[in-house]
Amino acid sequence: ALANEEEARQWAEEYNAEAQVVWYDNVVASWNYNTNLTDYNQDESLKYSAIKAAFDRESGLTASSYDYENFEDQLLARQFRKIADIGEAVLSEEDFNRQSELRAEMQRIYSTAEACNKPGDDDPDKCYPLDPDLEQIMATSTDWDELKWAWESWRDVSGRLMPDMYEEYAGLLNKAADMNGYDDNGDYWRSWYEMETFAEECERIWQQLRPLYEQLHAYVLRKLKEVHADHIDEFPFTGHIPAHLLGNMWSQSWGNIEEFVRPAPEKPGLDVTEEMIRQGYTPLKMFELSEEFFTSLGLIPMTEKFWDDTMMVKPDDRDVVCHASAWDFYNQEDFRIKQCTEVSMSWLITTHHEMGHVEYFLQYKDLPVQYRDGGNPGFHEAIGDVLALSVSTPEHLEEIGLLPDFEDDPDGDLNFLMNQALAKIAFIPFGYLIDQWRWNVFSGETQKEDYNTDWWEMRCRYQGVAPPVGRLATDFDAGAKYHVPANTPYIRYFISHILQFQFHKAMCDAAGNTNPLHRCDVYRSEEAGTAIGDLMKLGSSVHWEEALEAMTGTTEMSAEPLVEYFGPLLEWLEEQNAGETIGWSNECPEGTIVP
Ligand SMILES: O=C(CCC(O)(O)[C@H](Cc1ccccc1)NC(=O)c1ccccc1)N[C@@H](Cc1ccccc1)C(=O)O
Ligand SMILES: [Zn+2]
Repeated sequence: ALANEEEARQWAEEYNAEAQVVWYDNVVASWNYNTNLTDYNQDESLKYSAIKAAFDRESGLTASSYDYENFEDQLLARQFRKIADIGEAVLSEEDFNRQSELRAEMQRIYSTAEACNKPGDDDPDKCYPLDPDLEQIMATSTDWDELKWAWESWRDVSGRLMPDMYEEYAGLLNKAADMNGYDDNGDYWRSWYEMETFAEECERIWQQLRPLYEQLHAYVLRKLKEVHADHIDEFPFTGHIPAHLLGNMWSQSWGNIEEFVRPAPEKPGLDVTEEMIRQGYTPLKMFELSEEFFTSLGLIPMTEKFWDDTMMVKPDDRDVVCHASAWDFYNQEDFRIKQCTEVSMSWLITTHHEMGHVEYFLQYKDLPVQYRDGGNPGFHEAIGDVLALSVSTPEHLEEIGLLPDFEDDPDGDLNFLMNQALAKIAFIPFGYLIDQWRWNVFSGETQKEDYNTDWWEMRCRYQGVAPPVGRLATDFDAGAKYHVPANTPYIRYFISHILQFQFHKAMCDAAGNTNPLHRCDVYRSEEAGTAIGDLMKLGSSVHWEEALEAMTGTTEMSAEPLVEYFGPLLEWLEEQNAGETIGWSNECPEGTIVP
């Protein structure tokens, strides 16, 4: 085995040099399409992704020709295992191009869809895109019918057009997974977490956090019935919250209804959007503020090219994919973010989220290309959010001048915790259900005729929300969420919402924090920076449990730090909910799916 191990090591070096070039060309073509959705750019993007697939397929075959499982050098074996894991590139050129084309088409539908015929508009042909118009309505309107129009129209112009394409697309993903030796594409996606019991782990964590979510849901439902008293008879008696009332197009984070559920309503809230606008914040200022937090921990600043090439705002002269993303060009110097930034607190948080991806790119940029990835996908999603936990504290917002009149008393503390819970606790069931549904599609448990019925069954059961208007079995409401047409897995965000509190606790301990966990701000702590930086430097070169243990002392994902963080709020919610009904029926209310 030794002889060809040396040969293998040589080949891996050549592979790595070549991969950087082939992958770079592919990312450039993909960037050009995402930032200018033209037919030409779509063709170019498909061309270069086919070239990359041919290279990956060829490399995968060569890697598999070595008996790498029996290598002495386990690191080299891991490298070969990753080179051999080529995903859709295993498909024939025809099948590969077909799945690329389907995905690009669904992405274009999603990214260019507009809702028209808004009630009250004198011009019925006036149309509104998701970013920023429909999202803005969902975030700020309290008009039941306006919210219902935005919620329903978005699904009609996006997901409704996709079910046939998605069925064909999922079939090709499964074909590739099968050719690579997996049961189905869900099995392939779960394999990235390198643990036999991953699905069971997720269920265990969900069951542990469900009581916290139920308490928040009960309180928010009661408050929404007050706000929308004029539509009280449209609240289903099954205990579900009408999905269009939660301040977000997908009911996935509830921060925009903070003012209606604030524990001490007479005290200031923690959403600093107005103050940001009053102080003339710009998207560039938001990016610079975020970078300064990273460098205050001793982490790596953004590169020159990053500032030149990042797309910070929605262009007004072309169609783009607005959904935020961070881009590694795999040439060790070109890193970008693409987002349609608006000036708001939630966009300040998103900017930290995206910059967390870029910091990870910078920390692992000198590793072999197949190690330039998160320890597991949840790691990559957690980095920016961890730093944002510090930035969101009253201490920090005061320090950067965005919270002039905060009174640090028990009321202020609860108002802060509620604001955090509306982002973090509200998200948990949503983060869990998306891939529960997709894993069922890939396994065949959910067939096309049941796509929408099963989607709502899960939305009702896990999230306790119901549609404000009947949905057709032939609708495809899953397609109205970016990650489904974009084929971006989602359980990573559920995992991130657990890990980010474990990382936060470890960084706070490293920084010598003595505050309660939810009031810890690691700003300017080099020790905290070293803790998270060392984790990122590993990329995906070691099993994530090893990286987690090095930083936190445990190999286990644990909801403990999250529960500790929200402890005081849970107590308060239980008091507020004493004697009230908690929870909702597992089945959807009558009329959820209409013929
Ligand atoms: O989708 C995102 C942020 C976009 C992203 O940064 O996760 C982006 C998604 C994406 C876009 C295009 C192709 C692939 C993935 N992910 C990245 O840019 C990314 C991820 C890993 C490595 C490199 C880049 N957040 C999710 C979930 C979320 C996250 C955090 C807080 C709230 C909600 C959402 O909005 O529903
Ligand atoms: Zn992300």
